Amino acid sequence: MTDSTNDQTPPVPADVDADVDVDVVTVPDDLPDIAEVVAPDREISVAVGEPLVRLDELTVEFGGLTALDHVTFDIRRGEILGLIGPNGAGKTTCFNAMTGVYKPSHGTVTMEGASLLGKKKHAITRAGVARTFQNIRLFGEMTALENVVVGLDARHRTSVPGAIFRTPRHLREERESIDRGMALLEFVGIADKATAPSRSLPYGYQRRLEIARALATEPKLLCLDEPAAGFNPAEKQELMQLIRTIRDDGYTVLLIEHDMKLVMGVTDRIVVLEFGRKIADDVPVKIQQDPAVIAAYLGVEEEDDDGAA
Ligand SMILES: Nc1ncnc2c1ncn2[C@@H]1O[C@H](COP(=O)(O)OP(=O)(O)OP(=O)(O)O)[C@@H](O)[C@H]1O
Repeated sequence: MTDSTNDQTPPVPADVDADVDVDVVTVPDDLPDIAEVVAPDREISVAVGEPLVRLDELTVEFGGLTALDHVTFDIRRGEILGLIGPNGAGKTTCFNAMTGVYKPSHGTVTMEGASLLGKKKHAITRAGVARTFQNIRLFGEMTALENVVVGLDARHRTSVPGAIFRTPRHLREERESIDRGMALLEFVGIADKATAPSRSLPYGYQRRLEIARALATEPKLLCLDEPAAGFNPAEKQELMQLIRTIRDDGYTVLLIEHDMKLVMGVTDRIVVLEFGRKIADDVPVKIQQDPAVIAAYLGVEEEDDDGAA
């Protein structure tokens, strides 16, 4: 498989299982119902509000710099949790420590009681954590549909001989992957661009495509790292609606985002970091009134969408 890239992207997205056969992916005209195919194997838990992921005293150090300093919080099942803080507060470091990119020097991360620390990135994906990145990472020459199909779970692969001889089982699994890929594109609102190379897609579509690819792994927790970066106000509104729809469909969402209107409008709860430490953990309306948060972050005059202070 060729790992084509565009200028914005590294060669191979770290979370993608690159062994899936995606040679010729065409769009079928008899699509099944979305709900049947988006996540056929995902268990949708109704136990909303219980901790899904727990960070306990999580600490990450870079040489002499403590980027994350004994941070403790829960991500509860079924919520949209915002993770905010000024530049350099440790938000992305927190994502990276949770998803196996950085090794914490202290503390634990558990998901449904099992530790995520020390697991390889693919094992963390299999455990049910998916993420998007601040800088979009897609296979630029591949179509939108192909980008989602490569994100699909490994259990839909047949053996190498099966793929070579295109056995009935292989063809069935390939068809299932395409159906699921199309359903996911439809879910995020870009099915009309399924056959377009991802590098040719408008920026907002590429961001949605990243979300579709993350959802293809059937995560329990979806981590979005600044998904609204570069969006205009109308696109931000649409993104808020998409994030709510994802939550309402049974996923738990962790959201890093600088846009305060979006964060306050879409999250159920917010954790605030400053200099690597947690300074607040509450519902949006309380966060907005929290003196420590105002001093650290919200007190800084925000720029309007047109760039004026
Ligand atoms: N790989 C690294 N090596 C050294 N220092 C790092 C590394 N990654 C992050 N840092 C430092 O750790 C601190 C936290 O950075 P991080 O990117 O997590 O902050 P952030 O809250 O996500 O910021 P932003 O909102 O600007 O993305 C910063 O001081 C940053 O310079």
